[in-house]
Amino acid sequence: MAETSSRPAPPEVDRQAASQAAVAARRARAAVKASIASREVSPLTVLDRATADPEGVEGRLRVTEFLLSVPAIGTTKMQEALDRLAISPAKRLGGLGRHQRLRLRQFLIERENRTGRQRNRLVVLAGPTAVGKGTVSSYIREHYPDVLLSVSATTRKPRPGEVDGVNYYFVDDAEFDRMIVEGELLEHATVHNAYRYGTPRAPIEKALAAGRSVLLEIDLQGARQVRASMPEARLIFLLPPTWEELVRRLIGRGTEDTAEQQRRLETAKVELAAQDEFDYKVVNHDVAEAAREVVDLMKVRAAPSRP
Ligand SMILES: Nc1nc2c(ncn2[C@@H]2O[C@H](COP(=O)(O)OP(=O)(O)O)[C@@H](O)[C@H]2O)c(=O)[nH]1
Ligand SMILES: Nc1ncnc2c1ncn2[C@@H]1O[C@H](COP(=O)(O)OP(=O)(O)O)[C@@H](O)[C@H]1O
Repeated sequence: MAETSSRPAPPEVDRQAASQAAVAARRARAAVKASIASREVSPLTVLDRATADPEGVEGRLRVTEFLLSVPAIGTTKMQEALDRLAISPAKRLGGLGRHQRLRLRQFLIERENRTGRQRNRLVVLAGPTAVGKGTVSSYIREHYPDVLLSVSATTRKPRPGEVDGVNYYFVDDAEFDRMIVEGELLEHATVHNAYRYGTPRAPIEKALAAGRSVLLEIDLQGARQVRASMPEARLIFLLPPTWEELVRRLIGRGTEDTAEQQRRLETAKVELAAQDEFDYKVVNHDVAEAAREVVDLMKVRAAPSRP
């Protein structure tokens, strides 16, 4: 008796704690599956999170339960997909090999492109300063002429070589105020605490009505406004390969002085912290590759290469 009562309790306490943790983890996984099923979160975002943190909630999801939570995928489609992608049903998302992950990603993109045909033509590209948004957008303008690249209005002055109506519509404060009052802007924001930028609404509505895809290259505040006013828009966050590379690109561009660079890097930290609000993340290792990923998410074919 005495021996029993003085025996240390920890093993049972450990067991209890472990089973509580298992219940909490199961609940967390169920919540992720429910948000995929209700289209609150894109399966691609879940896959990205699993890749970033293989031991996190998303990483611990079995590939079978993940696929079954995607709307309109049942057991048969799930099994066919896993066969085709050469992925074992026992795998967890966080445990996929690189090639398996890329195949699964492509499968999900193609599926979304088929099922979301008419709804997802407006794409917002945002990301921290100097990540390469302008470079990737220009590449898209050149190589994918089917995409309309929205031209923003801004109160900043043109830089040498910039053309009114091509790079931006350069307007003064009074004109910008008028555009806001008349409801001509889909969104607008003061960027880098300096000038105002806004997206003219009319060209976008016209292009969408004509069945064209539209790309907006705007800042985080603008992206949030578009999400609120046009929830069908797809939001893409462009990421640098590393923080050091972002700093290198900003300094290498050489368009800001040191104080302005510091200010932008502070903003970049805040912006990077918002990346999980976006539907997709694309890492800008290589401009052509990043552009292709963005365009894949818009389902637009490249222009036939010229002889
Ligand atoms: N919200 C919003 N941001 C914009 C718009 N156009 C450009 N921006 C953002 O404003 C910043 C442009 O900064 P700046 O260095 O002056 O111009 P850039 O050299 O053309 O990038 C970038 O972060 C853009 O994403 C717009 O229409 N709306
Ligand atoms: N994939 C890339 N690899 C290397 N340098 C890049 C890449 N993409 C962009 N850059 C360079 O990084 C700098 C910032 O790009 P930019 O398009 O101006 O960024 P943002 O529009 O996001 O502020 C430019 O000097 C550009 O040439």
